[in-house]
Amino acid sequence: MKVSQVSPDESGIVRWPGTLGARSSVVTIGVFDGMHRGHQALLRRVVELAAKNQDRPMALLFDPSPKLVHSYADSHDMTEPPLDLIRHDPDQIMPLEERLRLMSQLRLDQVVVVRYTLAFAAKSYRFFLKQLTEQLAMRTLVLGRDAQMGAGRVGDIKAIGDLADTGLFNLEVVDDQGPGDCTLPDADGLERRRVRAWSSSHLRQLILDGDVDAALDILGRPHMVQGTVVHGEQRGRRLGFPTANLAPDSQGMMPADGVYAGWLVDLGLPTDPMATPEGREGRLAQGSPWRMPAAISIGTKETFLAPGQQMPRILEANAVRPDWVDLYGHRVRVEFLSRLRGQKRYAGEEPLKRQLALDADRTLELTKAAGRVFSVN
Ligand SMILES: Cc1cc2nc3c(=O)[nH]c(=O)nc-3n(C[C@H](O)[C@H](O)[C@H](O)COP(=O)(O)O)c2cc1C
Ligand SMILES: Nc1ncnc2c1ncn2[C@@H]1O[C@H](COP(=O)(O)OP(=O)(O)OP(=O)(O)O)[C@@H](O)[C@H]1O
Repeated sequence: MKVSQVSPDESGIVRWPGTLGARSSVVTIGVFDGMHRGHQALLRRVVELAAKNQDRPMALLFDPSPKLVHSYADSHDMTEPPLDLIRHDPDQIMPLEERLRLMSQLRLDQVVVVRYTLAFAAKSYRFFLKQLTEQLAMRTLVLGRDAQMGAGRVGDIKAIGDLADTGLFNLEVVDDQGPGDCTLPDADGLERRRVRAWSSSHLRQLILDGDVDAALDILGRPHMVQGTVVHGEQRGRRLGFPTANLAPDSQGMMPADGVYAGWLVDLGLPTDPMATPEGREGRLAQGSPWRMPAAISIGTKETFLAPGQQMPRILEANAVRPDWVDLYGHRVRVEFLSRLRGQKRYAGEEPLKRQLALDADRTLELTKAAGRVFSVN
């Protein structure tokens, strides 16, 4: 799969690389945060339609997300979000790199990462779609029913359908996937809004609530957080439950405080010659020695907090295995299979150790029962 990055100029015009229009294409457009089962179905349809006419299956991926750009602009005098916020979008379920990895498993031929800016957003949907037909040789456009694009978001399915009917391109609308709609609390926690059950918005809420079991059902694989292992207080090894502590700049949405069963995958040192995409796939595979069942804790290690003491939230994972593994400095991926319990302040090390032993046993049971590796294939 080829990946191209394009940035619009100050007037919002994108200079599309000439190679993108060399062959007619089937295109879809979105953010694809989470790459959940709705996204997967839509992308599979793109690949299927392209195969019929030997077209190129292509996705346009907006980054940063339109939601981040518009919500920042609304509260900051219509300015663009700063680079630091774009890099650490607090609403992001998964990093761009992981979305691309999953897209390539679905056999897309080309992804164009489009830098989403206010000037780009101000272009009309007619202008934008005409560009896609001219510059990407778009023969067919595949969208979900809720599509809204272009200035004022007036390019909905009806308007895009009317444009398609002029003979410019074919429009394929994919039915809503999943069990229907659900309601989410709004930012103030009071008003409720209806969203598709299989949507990035619902997923975010579930992860923030710690309901990783429901998230897994929508994703078709476990939610994950990836990061670098740093030193903790070296207490874990003494307790008999060594933990890999993730640095605070980990990628992937952090679930609510609590204890979870899942896996820790050792992706190695960044300098490791195997730190290639192929090497990484080998490490992630089922049965690989780098994939270990893990009891995962997210919290402030309350048992060891002095009264009034504040500690940052830490994600740490205890690889459930008889020997200790040196993971310092390694990149690791933590995958969440199931929530076990909430965090608790224990009356000392002994009761905590008894609970950690139970968490480890339960983790082994659950990961063994899950048994298979999850992927979009
Ligand atoms: C599976 C698991 C569950 C945990 N649950 C709790 C808990 O309920 N309360 C708590 O204070 N700490 C909990 N912890 C955190 C431990 O206190 C922490 O791992 C230990 O203090 C080692 O810290 P260190 O890595 O800084 O050495 C848990 C850790 C793991 C791995
Ligand atoms: N459950 C679903 N069924 C069918 N199509 C879907 C589903 N979820 C998303 N899509 C489609 O996938 C494309 C990309 O979706 P997008 O990245 O906007 O995410 P989303 O899951 O709809 O998230 P959000 O909650 O932010 O609206 C869109 O065309 C959208 O309509």
